[in-house]
Amino acid sequence: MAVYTDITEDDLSRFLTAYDAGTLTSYKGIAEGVENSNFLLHTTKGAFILTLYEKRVDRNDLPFFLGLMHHLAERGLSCPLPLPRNDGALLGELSGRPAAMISFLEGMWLRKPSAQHCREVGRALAEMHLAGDGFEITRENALSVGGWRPLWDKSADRADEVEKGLQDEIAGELAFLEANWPKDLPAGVIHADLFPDNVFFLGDDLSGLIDFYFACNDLLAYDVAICLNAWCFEKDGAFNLTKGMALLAGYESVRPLSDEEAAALPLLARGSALRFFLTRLYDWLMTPPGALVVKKDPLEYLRKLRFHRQVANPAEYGLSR
Ligand SMILES: Nc1ncnc2c1ncn2[C@@H]1O[C@H](COP(=O)(O)OP(=O)(O)OP(=O)(O)O)[C@@H](O)[C@H]1O
Ligand SMILES: N[C@@H](CCO)C(=O)O
Repeated sequence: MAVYTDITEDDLSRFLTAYDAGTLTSYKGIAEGVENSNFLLHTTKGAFILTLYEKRVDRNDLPFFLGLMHHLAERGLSCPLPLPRNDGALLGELSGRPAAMISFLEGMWLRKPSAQHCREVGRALAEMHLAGDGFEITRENALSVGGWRPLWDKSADRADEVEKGLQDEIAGELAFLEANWPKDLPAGVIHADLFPDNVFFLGDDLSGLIDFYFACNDLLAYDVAICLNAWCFEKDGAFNLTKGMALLAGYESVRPLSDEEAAALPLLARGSALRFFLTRLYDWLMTPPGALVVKKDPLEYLRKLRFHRQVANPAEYGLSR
């Protein structure tokens, strides 16, 4: 579920008077997503997404997220556009929460993406990386190598509840990645969470990217590694080389990876698998029983991590060099 904060029709209608968004004809909560409360609104001027930012989103980051969507959309990337209020601000307040009106993006996310879809995603990711250039606000990645140990420290004691031996295995992995993490690769604005549920398609055509709430400044190739993890494994845990090849070819059709970036892919993929393993493990252990949020399986990312550990070179992901 993702309606943590309830709104009343009266409050909503009053909130809308600050925008040139027409008058409300209907609204409903959106069940998908886990971080924020989202509503689909219909007004006399069309459809909009209303997002109320919940506790895990730092209010100080909102100008980065909303400004970035604006910056990317202005440069032709298909992503939601925050609607400015009549006073020019992108952010308002509703039911005690920071709130934004976002343009509605047509399309659906794919439960079973094909290699062709992976190619489209790779291309769109590279386009986003180029379009992010020149965005003047910066945001550090709290979930890159420096953020993993503090997160791990919160779960380490209980990790063996999930799988025996995990505490030692992850401690070793973390130490390895901290010692070997690359520093000098090209950096810029990355999406950092471009999973299938954040990419919309209309038929086979990619219609847009959503959910920029993990976006930050980091290594561009780290974003590619996140996508390899999120798009190119099958349900049985096997890496699909055809999908990897397609995703990387799509990416390189817009922004070729340097030799250094290519060589770092196995390491970046390990780090990215560890990042999603750690956030999932934390949620797995800390979410109280009976909470309405669907917990994601940390072991899916442990298996991916183990796969990347035995990858010797980027050709094993389908990169032709
Ligand atoms: N601009 C948009 N246009 C159309 N639908 C949208 C838009 N933004 C969000 N949605 C809908 O709301 C759902 C949740 O959005 P989003 O993924 O941003 O939420 P979230 O709470 O940040 O979730 P999470 O971080 O778990 O992915 C999406 O799956 C989609 O159905
Ligand atoms: N994409 C993340 C969830 C946070 O958006 C995951 O699958 O763990």
